[in-house]
Amino acid sequence: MSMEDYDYLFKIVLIGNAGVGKTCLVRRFTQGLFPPGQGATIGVDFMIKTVEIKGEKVKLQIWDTAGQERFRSITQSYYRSANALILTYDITCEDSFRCLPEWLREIEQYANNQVVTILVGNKIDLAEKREVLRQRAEDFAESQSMLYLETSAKESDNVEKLFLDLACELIREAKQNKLDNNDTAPMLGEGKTISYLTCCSIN
Ligand SMILES: Nc1nc2c(ncn2[C@@H]2O[C@H](COP(=O)(O)OP(=O)(O)OP(=O)(O)O)[C@@H](O)[C@H]2O)c(=O)[nH]1
Repeated sequence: MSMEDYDYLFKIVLIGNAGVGKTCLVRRFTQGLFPPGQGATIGVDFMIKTVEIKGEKVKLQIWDTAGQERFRSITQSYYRSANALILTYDITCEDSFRCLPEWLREIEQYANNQVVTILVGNKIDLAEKREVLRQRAEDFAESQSMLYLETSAKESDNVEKLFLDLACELIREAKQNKLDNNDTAPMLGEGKTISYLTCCSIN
């Protein structure tokens, strides 16, 4: 793989119930748009955006999965190689919050154990329709060792921050893993143990 045009490559996968705003978050970040009449995602969609963080080029491969149950077997196959998961719910929809434990079981089952997961409460522009209190979501995220952020794809609140914070966290972990791997490599008597998270930065 050519490393000429970026320093890091990370794969980010968005998951969560249908209609919570996954596609809108991705479009807002990659294209700066809030498209009207966004149809339900069929299977999986894919977008790329390269950002610069502290002078380093970070290429983000963003996979937007369908929330509908009938696509579950397709979307599950995208978890394994994800560096980060954005688990999204809709703050105006209690049901989308109540389904989170189910999504966490999916993550447990299909994602790799180094994956960084961030919980996102979307649609904060609809404050008057809020059904899930921020504190409750924060407590839940903390209990599951997840980061937490509230966003509005519509108003562009925290969308940039969501992806950039994730990229920073992934860089931090990649650097840490690289250090760890360098430490352990001589003891193994073979080449570096390259975890998925660091592979793109070591090559
Ligand atoms: N008010 C408001 N509406 C939003 C926001 N984000 C998404 N929506 C609306 O919510 C609906 C669903 O958005 P999508 O982005 O298609 O949701 P999704 O999670 O990708 O849905 P699936 O593809 O079926 O999994 C659309 O009508 C959007 O216009 C937001 O931040 N604020």
